Parts: sequence; C-alpha cells; structure tokens
Amino acid sequence: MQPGYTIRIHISSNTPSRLWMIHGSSLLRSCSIICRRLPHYPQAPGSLVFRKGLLQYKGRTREARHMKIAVAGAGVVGLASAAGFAELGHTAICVDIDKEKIASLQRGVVPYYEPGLQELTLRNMAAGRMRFGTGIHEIPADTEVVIMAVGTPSDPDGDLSLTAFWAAADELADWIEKCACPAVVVAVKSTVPVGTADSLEEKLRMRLPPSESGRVDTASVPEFMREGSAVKDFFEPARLIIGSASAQTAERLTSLHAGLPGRVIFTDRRSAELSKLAANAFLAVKISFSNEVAVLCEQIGADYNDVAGVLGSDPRIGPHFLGAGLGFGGSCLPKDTRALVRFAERSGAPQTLVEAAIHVNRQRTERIAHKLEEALDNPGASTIALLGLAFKAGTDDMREAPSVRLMEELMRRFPGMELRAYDPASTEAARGIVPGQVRICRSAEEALRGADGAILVTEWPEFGKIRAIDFRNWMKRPIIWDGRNLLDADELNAHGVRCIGTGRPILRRIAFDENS
Ligand SMILES: NC(=O)c1ccc[n+]([C@@H]2O[C@H](COP(=O)([O-])OP(=O)(O)OC[C@H]3O[C@@H](n4cnc5c(N)ncnc54)[C@H](O)[C@@H]3O)[C@@H](O)[C@H]2O)c1
Ligand SMILES: O=c1ccn([C@@H]2O[C@H](COP(=O)(O)OP(=O)(O)O[C@H]3O[C@H](CO)[C@@H](O)[C@H](O)[C@H]3O)[C@@H](O)[C@H]2O)c(=O)[nH]1
Repeated sequence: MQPGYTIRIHISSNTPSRLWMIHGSSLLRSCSIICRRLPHYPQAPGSLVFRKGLLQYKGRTREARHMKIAVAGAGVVGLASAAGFAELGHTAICVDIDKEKIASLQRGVVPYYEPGLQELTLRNMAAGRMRFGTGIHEIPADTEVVIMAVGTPSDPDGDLSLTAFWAAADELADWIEKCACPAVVVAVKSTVPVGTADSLEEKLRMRLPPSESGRVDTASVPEFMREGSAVKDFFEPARLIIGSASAQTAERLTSLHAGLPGRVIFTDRRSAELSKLAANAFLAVKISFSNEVAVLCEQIGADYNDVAGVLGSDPRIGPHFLGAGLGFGGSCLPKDTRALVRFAERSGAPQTLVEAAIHVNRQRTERIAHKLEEALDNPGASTIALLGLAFKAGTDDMREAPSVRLMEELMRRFPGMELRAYDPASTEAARGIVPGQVRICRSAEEALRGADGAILVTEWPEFGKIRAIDFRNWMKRPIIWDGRNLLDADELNAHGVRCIGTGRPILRRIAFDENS
C-alpha cells in the first residue's frame, strides 16, 4: 500500500460491521487510521495491523479490552479522562497530591465547575470502576497504563514549568521500581515541551536493572479537550493522537481508546508533543487575526460579524475561532503560545506569527479602555459593571482571564473608577484574583444598578436574556460595550440602549437618545 492511499473497508465479525478508512504507509506507527463510529455500535470489532505490506484484520483485539489504569492529577483533564475511561469500562484510580481535592472527590463532589463531570464521576464511582487516592504510591501494582495529567503552568520566563511533572515522575519511578509490574505504559497527557516523553522514559528506565528496563515505555497522548465541554470532548474527540516509539504501546493505547469515535493518528512522541503546542498556537493566531480585522472594521465602518460570516463560510478557513472580542485567556492558549515561542527561539526557528498573536492579544483590553474613554465624559468618576469574569462561558476558571487584565487596565488608566463585577460561576474562584477594589456582586442586576456603563466580558447565555427595558431601568446610563458580540446590538439600540459591539459599526446603528 502506498502512502496517501485511502482504503475503505467494511469489517464484519460477529459484532456489527463498522466503516474504517485507512490512510498511510505499511508501517503501523506512521499510519493514520480514521475510524468512523456508527453511533449505535459502541465497540470496535477488531484491530487492523500491517504486516509485510499487507493489511490484516487481527481478531477482536481492538475490541475494548478493559484495563486497570491510573491517572496522576485530578484537574479537569485528569478527572475527565479517568471518569471517561471508567465509563468505557476500564477501572481507573485518579490520584492527586491535593488532599482537599481528593477528600471532596471521595465524597462524590467535583470541586470545580465542569458540566457533566459530577454525574459522570458519581456514576462510575457507584459502578466500582473509579476511585481516588492521595498520591502515586496508591496506584495498584497491576496497573497497565498510567496517564500523566498534572499541571504544567507557565514559569516566569514563559516556558512550561515542569516542577510538578518531574516531582510526579520521581514518585512514579519509586512506584515502578517497587511494584514489579511486568509492563507499564506511561502516557503523557499534560502539555509538555518537545522531548519530555523521551526524557521521562530515560528517567524511569534508569531506576530499573538493565534487563528490566523494557518494563516501562512512555507515549505522548496530547489532550485537546476544552474547559466547559471537557466531558463532551472526551467522548467526541476530533482526533486521537498516539505518539509512541513502540508498536505494542501504540496497540495498547489504541485498545484503551476503543469505543471512542474520531480519527486515530499514530506518530512519534516528539511530533505528538509539538502538535499539541502548534494546535493551540494556530487557534491563538486565528483569534488575533480576527481581532485585528475587527479593529479595522471599527475604523472604516464595516461589520465584523458579516466579514466573519463570509470568512467562515469558506471551508478552507472554517467558521470556528473567528470570534472577535476581548482576546484569548484561560489556562492553555496564553501559556502554550508563550511556551512555543520560547522553545522555537531556542531551537533556531522563531515563530513570528505566534509572537504577533500574543502581542495583538495584549492590546485587546487597551482597545476597550480606549472606547470607554471616547464615550464617557469623565471615566474616572464613573461606575462600570463587568458582566462575566471567567475566561469563557461554561467554566469558573479565572486563569489568565481577560477580565483581570481589563480590570487592571481600567484601574491604571482611570483611577477613581468604581468597578463592580458579576459572574454566574466564578464568584468563589474570583476572590483573591480580582483586585480588592472591585465589588463582586451576586447578580447581574446588582452589578448594573446605577452603573454608568457595562462591559460584557464573558459570553454567559444569561446575559443575552437581559432585556433592553431592564438595562434601561437598572442603569444610570444604559451603555454596553459588548466584548464578545453576544448581545443583539440592533435590537438594543432600537430600544434605547447604546450597545457597542466588537468590530461593529458604532455610528451607523446607534439610536440612543441621551435624554430618554
Ligand atoms: N484545562 C484544559 O482544558 C486542558 C486541556 C488540554 C490539556 N491540558 C493540559 O493538561 C495538564 C493538566 O491540566 P489541568 O487544567 O487539568 O491542570 P490542573 O492544574 O487543574 O490540575 C493538575 C492537578 O495535578 C495535581 N498534581 C500535581 N502534582 C501531582 C503529583 N505529583 N501527583 C498527582 N497529582 C499531582 C495538582 O494538585 C492538580 O490538582 C496541563 O499540562 C494542561 O496544559 C489542559
Ligand atoms: O473565536 C474565539 C474562540 C475563543 N476565544 C477565546 O479563546 C480562549 C480559549 O478558548 P477555548 O479554546 O474554547 O478554551 P480552552 O478550554 O482554553 O481550550 C483550548 O485549550 C485547551 C488546553 O490546551 C485545548 O485542549 C483546547 O483544544 C483549546 O481549544 C477563551 O478566552 C475564549 O474566550 C475567542 O476569543 N474567540
């Protein structure tokens, strides 16, 4: 079979047939297999292997072989993966050094806001397929796959900090040394610099006698789930990446993921690691590009929503991640773009587009502060309500949230401005992160009452339901800067609320009478 060929085969066994498409060469690890799961057939009937240039159907080994797995890290990625794999029939232990988090999970309470994760966790705990532990030492000796999902935040230089990762690796080395398990695969789901899975394997193997070093193998299985839809993304991945240097490891990980739809792409560990950073960087570039076009729209009186509609209708561009607004935040895009830039610089291949995307992103809050300055007579004496704090809707995560950058910018530029904020999910997470001068409110109404203006920061659907009459009744001056283009600006403007969108033609559409 030649690289690049596509073959469609119907595989029938005593389980229902499924449609498979195979791309690639005769080497299993450099092939990509697209498996289209028919929704009513949850399990794959068998596996496909390449031997001597021939494609062979190998029994039923791709059928979910239920394994004992462990996940290190009970953040969104670790917990959603542990609960997701348990739902597929595997037995999972999820361990974390954060004792409070584990105590909460053992009581069946997921200590952060992630739709569907609570139910998924409880269901699998009740079925005996999922439990928790306070460290890697609690992982049972007969565990076949250990997934690393510990945090890798930015360090002060912008590189990914691997402090927690290597500390976990040390514990894992102790565990592997003592547990005498015959073969264990350590799959890295944390986002890490290129080469980390190679170094991890070296580190773990060094702790074993040379004759036993093959007992442990590492792989890179980068994760692409999004906060706010982590559970959905686990069960409906766009693709699954298995970066491995060993056919047995690739096969074991394929088995682990059996039952999930989406294309499986086999590659080497370094390519898998780079793909993750490059994917997030590409999304960041797309967002920053959109934001720059939106500024141009504002300058020349064009409507960015219409422009984005045109761009997105071209399948080569696609409609996703063209949303202009306050820019990208969260625990991933900002840190992963910085990390890629740093790593690429050191590798002699600067990523200037990604650097520019980061630069454009920093300017977003300045832009909105500038718009406020243009519209308000005395911004320093105004009261401004912020609708939303979380870095996006559907999560309570405040990591690198644009809201924080915005509040800092407003306080720096307009000393004396009174700021109030409301977020449906992140009130608790915001405490300690939001500057002390900002009043955290318990409802949108409380934040808006008597305000001279409001900025829509996070696209929570409940903000889209606030009626023009409410804005008018609650606010001293009903002016809204819509930092996410969530609101129906035309409708609000027609009903006496001045709604200034992002990349929208302000002057053409405003029908706000200051005296009404
Ligand atoms: N958040 C996302 O949506 C997302 C998506 C894809 C990839 N990622 C990547 O996945 C990784 C995890 O992300 P997250 O948001 O779940 O992180 P997180 O910071 O929310 O959670 C990480 C957890 O690891 C725990 N931990 C630290 N050291 C440990 C150890 N030695 N043993 C066991 N647990 C330990 C921490 O206590 C923490 O609870 C990161 O590398 C991130 O970049 C995140
Ligand atoms: O059109 C858009 C889309 C998103 N955003 C912003 O971009 C940020 C990131 O959004 P999103 O990508 O939905 O959130 P994350 O949960 O951080 O997910 C990203 O980061 C994860 C961690 O690496 C990856 O797994 C996901 O694939 C990747 O989408 C948020 O501030 C959004 O408001 C925009 O400004 N415009």
